[in-house]
Amino acid sequence: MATWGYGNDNGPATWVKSFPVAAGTRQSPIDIVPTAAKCDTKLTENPLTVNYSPEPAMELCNPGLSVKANIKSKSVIKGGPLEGEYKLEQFHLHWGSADKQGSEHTLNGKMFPAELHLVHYNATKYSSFGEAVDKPDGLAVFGIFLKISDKPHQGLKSLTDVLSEVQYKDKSINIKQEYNPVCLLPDNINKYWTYLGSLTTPPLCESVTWIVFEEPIEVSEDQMKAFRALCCGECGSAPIVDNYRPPLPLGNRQLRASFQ
Ligand SMILES: NS(=O)(=O)c1ccc(NC(=S)OCCc2ccsc2)cc1
Ligand SMILES: [Zn+2]
Repeated sequence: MATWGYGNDNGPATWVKSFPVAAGTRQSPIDIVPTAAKCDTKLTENPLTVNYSPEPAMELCNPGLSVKANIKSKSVIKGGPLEGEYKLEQFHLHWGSADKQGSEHTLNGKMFPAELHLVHYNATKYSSFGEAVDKPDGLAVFGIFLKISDKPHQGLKSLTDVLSEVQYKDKSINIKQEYNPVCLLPDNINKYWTYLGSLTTPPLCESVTWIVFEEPIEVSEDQMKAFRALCCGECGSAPIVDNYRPPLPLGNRQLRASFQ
């Protein structure tokens, strides 16, 4: 069984063979066209609330197609488009081989150099991520665009400074200093777009309420280089780059905005 990836032989255009839902009606990512979004005051009446906690020894791993931090502490979100409380399970990123590409969601057709995903599951209705992953209201994922600036992102620096220790597939380390993922959020989390979508990698479950923030976070070119130095396999294997799925049609879905 050929495993899926982002190459010519196993990339996004081939996924439908093993995962037919790839041709579904609520797939992600999408191109975000702000003028096509409907401003919904219900989103502001019930503001999105983030209650993240410090993670004592956060596990950072290289599963081979991204870099992922697994969360054990009770970090939860609610409000906005969400009913009930969603618990942070993990976060990871998607990035390009160059700054002109890398994000999964696009903004008026524009790609950002990278996109950060904070993955939460509906802890009000389901007892674990695995139970929630294939339910229509199972997951909520924050999508945060990364843009290049001359200063490194301090919150990401604790991670990019140690990426060399998880350079190869299946390597993992624990971040010594306690880490609160709240440092990864943009300053203004009240301006976002939201729509019903899916996981952007197999199994592509149509279980995600997407919340994509308008404000990007700023990272340095050196931090991007650190991501691009991660390897898909063992020593000598190809670098992890361009691990993004291109946008899918919005179709009959409504894209809502929390702001005018
Ligand atoms: N890029 S994404 O945020 O949409 C995203 C998030 C999670 C996952 N998949 C995860 S964490 O589950 C994989 C393990 C699994 C698969 C079926 S049940 C559990 C894939 C994509
Ligand atoms: Zn992702």
